[in-house]
Amino acid sequence: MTSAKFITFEGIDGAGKSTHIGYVADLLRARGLTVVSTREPGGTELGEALRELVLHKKMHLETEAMLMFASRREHLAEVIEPALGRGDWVVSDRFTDATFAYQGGGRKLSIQKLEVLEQWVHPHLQPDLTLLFDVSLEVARARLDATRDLDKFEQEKATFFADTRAEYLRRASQFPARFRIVDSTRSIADIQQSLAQIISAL
Ligand SMILES: Nc1ncnc2c1ncn2[C@@H]1O[C@H](COP(=O)(O)OP(=O)(O)OP(=O)(O)O)[C@@H](O)[C@H]1O
Ligand SMILES: Cc1cn([C@H]2C[C@H](O)[C@@H](COP(=O)(O)O)O2)c(=O)[nH]c1=O
Repeated sequence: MTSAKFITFEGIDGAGKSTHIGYVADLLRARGLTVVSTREPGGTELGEALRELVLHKKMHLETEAMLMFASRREHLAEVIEPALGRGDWVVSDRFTDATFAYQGGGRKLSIQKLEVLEQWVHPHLQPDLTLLFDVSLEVARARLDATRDLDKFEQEKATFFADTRAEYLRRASQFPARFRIVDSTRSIADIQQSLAQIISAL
């Protein structure tokens, strides 16, 4: 395991991505790798300011999609590309699959328009590995309700999350070489065991 890799964590809100990102980063560090752990929207000063806007302000769905890509452009320029250039590994809590799933699947923005933005913002970069934490809407909702105040997306209705999850699963079947689906209804210990296997196979 030597050359720098870009690993993304995806799933509907409450699926458990954030719970496991630190675990994966630690697995990689234990192998002597330097790891940059980051998130979207966010990851830079400007990106975090955009995150506040998109998570809390109502806006046109195309504005929302373009702000996700604006945050991503900055994130790529300031964090992701320099890290990969140094040979560091990058683990990111969400990336472009989230825009296809939430703005495309959930909000029904044209997938073709999103592909244009993707081609503009990162024509030559895709994650090496995408871990899709997959869980039923009911389990995800119960986990969120137990823990925190809900943001704009987390307050969406069940059909929004059903469509978001379906788009994630559609992308996983479109890009099988890149995606690994992690059954996230299991216990945290069982999930960590699967993650350790996936990482050691990289
Ligand atoms: N496998 C699991 N079993 C039980 N509880 C879990 C599991 N995974 C995560 N949780 C709990 O569910 C809650 C949501 O988890 P987490 O924040 O990791 O989800 P997330 O996918 O990152 O959500 P979001 O995208 O909204 O930030 C947390 O309280 C976490 O402790
Ligand atoms: C990158 C990205 C994110 N979102 C949504 C998905 C979540 O509801 C929030 C923030 O993410 P977190 O995992 O809860 O920290 O933003 C989105 O709609 N489109 C995107 O591209």
